[in-house]
Amino acid sequence: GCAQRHDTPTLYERMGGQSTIEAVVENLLYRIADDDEVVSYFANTNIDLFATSFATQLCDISDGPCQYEGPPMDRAHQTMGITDAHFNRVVAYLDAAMQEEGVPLSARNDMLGRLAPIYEDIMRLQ
Ligand code: HEM
Repeated sequence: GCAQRHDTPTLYERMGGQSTIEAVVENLLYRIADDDEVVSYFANTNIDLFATSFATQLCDISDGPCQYEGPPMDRAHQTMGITDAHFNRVVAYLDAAMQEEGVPLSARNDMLGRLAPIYEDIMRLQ
């Protein structure tokens, strides 16, 4: 037989799949917890639900087997007063978390590229 798979791997696969995504989200949460300014945005947030929702979204946008069904990003972040500086810090923490969890450089950059359009959504209703 010729059952070999020739498809290009998805970004989800290149990142290391669900276990890596979950490790990345947990790693990110520790970084956020260590940043007094960023963590203050999460004062009234159920962190378990946030972690699950965030991981589902990373899985979805990396073409993994998940569908993010939470609120759209502009609604989820509206009127929080998120600044450019804080946005950039969260993205930097996410990149550092991916790096520490062994996500290769090219996959990290692809993921950050897919998140870039979300910036517009998150900032729209600030
Ligand atoms: C790439 C950037 C970001 C992505 C992909 C993202 C994604 C998400 C997702 C998926 C949720 C969960 C929505 C839900 O299920 O209700 C969420 C909630 C939240 N995000 Fe973000 N986020 C980003 C940036 C930020 C930044 C920069 C901040 C603050 C500095 C922030 C603060 C929050 C807070 C506080 C919540 C919880 C809201 C609540 O308690 O209901 N996010 N985000």
